[in-house]
Amino acid sequence: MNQDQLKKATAEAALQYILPHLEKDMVIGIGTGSTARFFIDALAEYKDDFDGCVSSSEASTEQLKSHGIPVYDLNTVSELRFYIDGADETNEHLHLIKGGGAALTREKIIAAVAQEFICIADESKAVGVLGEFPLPVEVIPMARSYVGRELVKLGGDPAYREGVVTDNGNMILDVWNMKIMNPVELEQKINSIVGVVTNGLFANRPADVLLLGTKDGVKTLTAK
Ligand SMILES: O=C[C@H](O)[C@H](O)[C@H](O)COP(=O)(O)O
Repeated sequence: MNQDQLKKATAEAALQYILPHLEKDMVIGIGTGSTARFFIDALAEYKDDFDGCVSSSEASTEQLKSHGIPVYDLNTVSELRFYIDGADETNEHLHLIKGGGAALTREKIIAAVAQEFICIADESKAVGVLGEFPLPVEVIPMARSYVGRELVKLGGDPAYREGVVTDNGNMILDVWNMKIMNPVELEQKINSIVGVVTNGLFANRPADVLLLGTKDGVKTLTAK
């Protein structure tokens, strides 16, 4: 199986995971990226079995609406049973790096609200130590240079993601060469830099379940 087939298999496994729990008034949190796209396509067949979704990006919103799935403002939703989303990296504690698609802030907000965060990823995303994938940091535009200098002090090598404006109107710095030994602490440290909106570490709110697409099938993993 190639990488896309593994992503599709994990998306279908996530659908099977949530299907027994669907209720007519249920709202589901939806992530962003190529794996989430496979999930949205699979979910569409069951659109009459739940109420609608909240979405972490304009791109996912558009795709959901194209299937006729209602998309709600998170402020109008008091409970989210599930959040389903991909990741750029995961370790065995289900700490994640996310934001390769620049949607990290909205993703982190929805993950915070959700009762259960189901991460869907192919096996290339599983690593021993996070940080080979450059860590995305969403930054208020006027703070870009200052935040960059502060990230250098933390040992990173930030690069401005040219031409990218987030759905919130901000910029992304991708931080290279970080061997992230303590993701919980680093997430907090970076978020305390003035001008940072948030960073792509999901360690203080890790995934609850990881559906990992491997050549031997989709594995269901919980944090070690
Ligand atoms: O901002 C994007 C998200 O965090 C994605 O979930 C992440 O980049 C993984 O994307 P993909 O499923 O395309 O590998």
